[in-house]
Amino acid sequence: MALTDATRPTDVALNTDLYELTMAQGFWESGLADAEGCFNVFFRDAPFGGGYAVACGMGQIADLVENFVFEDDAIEYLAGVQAPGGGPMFKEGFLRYLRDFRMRVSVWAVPEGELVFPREPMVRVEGPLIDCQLLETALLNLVNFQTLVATKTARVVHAAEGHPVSDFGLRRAQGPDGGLAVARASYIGGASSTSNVLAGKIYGIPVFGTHAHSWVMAFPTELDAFRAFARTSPKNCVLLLDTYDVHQGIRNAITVAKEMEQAGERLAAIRIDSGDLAKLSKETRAAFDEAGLDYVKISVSNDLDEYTIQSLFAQGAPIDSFGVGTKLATCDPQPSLGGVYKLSATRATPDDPWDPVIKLSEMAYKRTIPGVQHIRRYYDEAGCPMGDMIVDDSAAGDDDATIVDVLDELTTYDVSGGTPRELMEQLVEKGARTKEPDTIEQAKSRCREALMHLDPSVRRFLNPQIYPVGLERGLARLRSDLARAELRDSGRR
Ligand SMILES: Nc1ncnc2c1ncn2[C@@H]1O[C@H](COP(=O)(O)OP(=O)(O)OP(=O)(O)O)[C@@H](O)[C@H]1O
Ligand SMILES: O=P(O)(O)OC[C@H]1O[C@H](OP(=O)(O)OP(=O)(O)O)[C@H](O)[C@@H]1O
Ligand SMILES: O=C(O)c1cccnc1
Repeated sequence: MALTDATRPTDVALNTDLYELTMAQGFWESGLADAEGCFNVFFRDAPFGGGYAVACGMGQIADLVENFVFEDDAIEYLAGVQAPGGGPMFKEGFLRYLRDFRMRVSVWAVPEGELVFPREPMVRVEGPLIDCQLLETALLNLVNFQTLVATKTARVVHAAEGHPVSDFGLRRAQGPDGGLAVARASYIGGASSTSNVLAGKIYGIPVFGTHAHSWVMAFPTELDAFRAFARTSPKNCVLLLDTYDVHQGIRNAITVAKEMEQAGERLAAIRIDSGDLAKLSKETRAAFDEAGLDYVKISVSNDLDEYTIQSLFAQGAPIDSFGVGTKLATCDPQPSLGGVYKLSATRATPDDPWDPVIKLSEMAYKRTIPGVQHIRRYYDEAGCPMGDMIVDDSAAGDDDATIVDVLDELTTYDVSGGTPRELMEQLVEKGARTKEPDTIEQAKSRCREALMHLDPSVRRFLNPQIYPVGLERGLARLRSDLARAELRDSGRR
């Protein structure tokens, strides 16, 4: 079985929910296939009770769009799908249409590694309704999970205070593609390495590993096991101390470290994977320092997350690096981001002006933002973000320094004096990439920079402040006019 990353399975176009295809058939049949839509991907709440998210997955969108084709065997499969009421689900004419189908969308997105906040567009897709609809599920699948993982990792790395964090999550990840996505997104979010070898090959992420308890158990004694590991991996020797008893492990590791010195090698580190990690790391540090082995680093693992790591440092634990698996790969305690894909403007043909649309809901919280939206982020003199203004150029008024809160029109934020920068960049024009995606290293350093400049009050874990996000005044007016008109009309319907 060949395994590739999520954007390049052979049947990328079938990696979708059935309803996207039945709606596409409906658009095709009703003559609406060429009418255009503008869709935005956004989430309503920052994950993990935090104040921000790290945009991720955008670097794979151009691949997704360009590889979105229905191969012969995909068409053959669709031809055989039966409707529950009997007969084929898809018509022959529609299948012929799909056989020649190529995505014609244009896509703008927040660059990978940038910070994003609730309700602002992370990705904007414009193009024929049928294309936009066909793209929905695969696009959300790409950015929702990776944004969540990158955000979780950014939190864990923040707690680790600059000490390296390695992604150990593959064995607990949501399947093979999930493991790859975790490795990629966690590296962008700040992890230093991954234990996932395939992710190393595909993405060029540094790989890292120690050894398991089973290695120690496979030898007559722990000392034999440590010596054998030092012999086989002298240049990357990390010894796991807690198979039997950490104190015995410390003594045996010191013996082997001394033997390595005599052979001209150095024990790189030890790992502790159970028990009181604060107490044991202090005891280990003291014993190794006492033995003149202050260069040997201490690495820990065992169900870690941002809170345990923060607590370990609060207890003065002299830990140098962390392996974080289960809680990172599964994004504990919030397994999904909840990003949605909503229509915000339509037009009958590409030559018409956009007609902004709004979806009202009984819950004000779920009301959408109309228009062809982009984001203007304002920065202060130190380069720190002050607030994000969602703008639709065709609706824009002339006051450009006020942001109107998305949920409460009476709340405004003044960003005068700030320097605006367009946040979203174009990735795809009518189905073809307009630029090569950033490298994973560029995305990673963008994330590091952005987090460094984020106000600590927004970054903290407990009760973070809300970062200002809202509408440009003209767009806010347009939204309330549309909402009023919609309420009037729905009364008549
Ligand atoms: N000093 C500490 N302060 C806070 N949390 C800690 C501390 N030491 C360990 N932990 C965390 O407590 C949790 C449980 O640790 P515990 O000591 O019960 O592990 P264990 O049961 O010995 O390990 P295992 O069951 O995996 O063999 C883990 O998430 C671990 O990371
Ligand atoms: O704890 P995590 O953050 O998921 O990190 C990965 C874990 O995977 C390995 O053990 P495994 O879970 O296979 O067995 P163990 O819990 O019995 O050590 C390793 O020793 C870590 O404990
Ligand atoms: O290399 C390790 O120590 C490792 C890798 C994955 C999971 N647990 C540990």
